[in-house]
Amino acid sequence: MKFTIEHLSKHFEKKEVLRDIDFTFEEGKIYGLLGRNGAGKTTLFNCINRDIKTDGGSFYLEEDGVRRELKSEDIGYVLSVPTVPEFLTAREFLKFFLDINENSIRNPKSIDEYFEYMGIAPDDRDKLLKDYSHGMKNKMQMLVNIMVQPKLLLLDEPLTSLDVVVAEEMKQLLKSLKQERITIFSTHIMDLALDLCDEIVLLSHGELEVVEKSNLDNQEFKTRIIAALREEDHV
Ligand SMILES: Nc1ncnc2c1ncn2[C@@H]1O[C@H](COP(=O)(O)OP(=O)(O)OP(=O)(O)O)[C@@H](O)[C@H]1O
Repeated sequence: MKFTIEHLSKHFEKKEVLRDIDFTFEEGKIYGLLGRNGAGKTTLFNCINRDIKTDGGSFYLEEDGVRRELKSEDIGYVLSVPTVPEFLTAREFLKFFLDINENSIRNPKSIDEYFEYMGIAPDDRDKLLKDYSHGMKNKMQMLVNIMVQPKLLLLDEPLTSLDVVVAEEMKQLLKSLKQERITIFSTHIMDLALDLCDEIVLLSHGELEVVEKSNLDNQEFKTRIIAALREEDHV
C-alpha cells in the first residue's frame, strides 16, 4: 500500500504554507514529520483529513496496484489537543463509538478489554471525560482512532502531554500497530522521532523532504536535521 500526495498547495492570506507538495508514503513505516513552529504540519494533516479546503491537490491510496482516492474512513487523526465529548463517561463514549462503528470495527473487543489495552484504570472508566487529565483524554482519542484500524494514521504531537511511562507504552503501541498501515507522526521531540520513526521527513519552505540517515550516527543525524530546519524562513 502507498499513500500519495500530488500537487498539494495551501495558503492563508499572503502566507503560502504548503507549496505544490508531491510525496509518497509506504506501508509499514512510521514517518516522523518534523518542522519548525508554524511550518505547516497541522495544516498538512488538516488538508489530508479534509478539515480545511486546499488550494489544489489530490490524495491517493494504492493497494495491490490499484489506485483510488483517499476516503475519510481510511484516516485516523489524533489531534494535538484532544477532543472528546466531555459530557460522557469514558465507558459511555466507548459504547457509543462501538455502536456507531459497528460495521467498520473488525473483531471488536469488550469495552473493558479496550480500557485494559490502553492502561485506563478501572476506577477511571466511569468518570466523566471532562474530569480526565489532558494525557488521559489523549489516550482516549488515540484508542478510538486505533479501534477502527485506519490505513492512514495521522498523529499530531500526541505524546507531548503524556507522562514518561505512558509515552513509552504509546511508543510501543504505535510500533506494534505499524504493519498494514502508514503512520505519520508529527513531533518536536527529536529523540522520540529518531527512536520511533522509520523515516524522518522535514516540512520546510512548504515542501516535504526526506532526511537520509545513511550511515550517520544519531548525533550526526540530529545535527543534520537541525541544520536543515535552521534554514526555514520565519518571516
Ligand atoms: N486558520 C488559519 N488562518 C490563518 N493562518 C493560519 C491558519 N491556520 C494556520 N495558519 C498559519 O499557517 C502556518 C502553519 O500553521 P500550522 O499550525 O500548520 O503549523 P505547525 O507546523 O503545526 O506549527 P506548530 O509546530 O507550532 O504546531 C502558520 O503561519 C499559521 O499561523
